Amino acid sequence: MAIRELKVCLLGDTGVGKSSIVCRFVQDTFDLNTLPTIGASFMTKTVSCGNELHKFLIWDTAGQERFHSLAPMYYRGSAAAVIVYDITNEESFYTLKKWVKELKEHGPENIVVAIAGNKCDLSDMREVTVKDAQEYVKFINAIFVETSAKNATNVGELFERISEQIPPLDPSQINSNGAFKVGRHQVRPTKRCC
Ligand SMILES: Nc1nc2c(ncn2[C@@H]2O[C@H](COP(=O)(O)OP(=O)(O)OP(=O)(O)O)[C@@H](O)[C@H]2O)c(=O)[nH]1
Repeated sequence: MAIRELKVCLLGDTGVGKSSIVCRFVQDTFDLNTLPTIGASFMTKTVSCGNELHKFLIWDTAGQERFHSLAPMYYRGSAAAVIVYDITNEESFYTLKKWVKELKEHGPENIVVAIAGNKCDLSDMREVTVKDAQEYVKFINAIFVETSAKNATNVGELFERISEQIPPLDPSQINSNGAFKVGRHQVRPTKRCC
């Protein structure tokens, strides 16, 4: 089975739950008292998709404005970007739109974009309706799911949907040992933390 390394970055306002989504996906854990990410953190997880194994190299970026200028390092060469907003915070939905614009202008041409409306366990405090989010996402032609890192709602599905959107490898790109030849999306991780 071919193993493909796919760089994925998470973008979005501070506090929307990017690190929590990654921790839920990779470790199946959740912490109510997280600290803001400094710079970025890195984790990996491998999932199967059809005849391939997708090894996600996940860069969880810091949402604080002072780290904004670092973001291109993480979305450059990414096969997919997950842009997260908090359904209880309308401001974070505006920030999401800025990230979509930045990716369109400066991101990789064929990047798969997934929008995650996180904290859907707090729907009684909702400020962004599903309808508004769906209309916007349809307009930009992206994947959309509402997630709860807390309750584990749709977190696995989010990455499954991304996997499904990555075009399968051309057989000529696979070595006889099943490994994927080094390609545009492959990166060498340099640090590991959560
Ligand atoms: N109720 C609820 N709280 C959540 C959820 N996801 C994250 N949180 C909480 O939201 C806060 C911020 O979560 P983080 O994962 O640190 O947010 P972040 O987007 O990584 O923030 P930065 O690192 O500053 O960019 C923490 O207190 C989390 O416990 C969720 O799905 N539901």
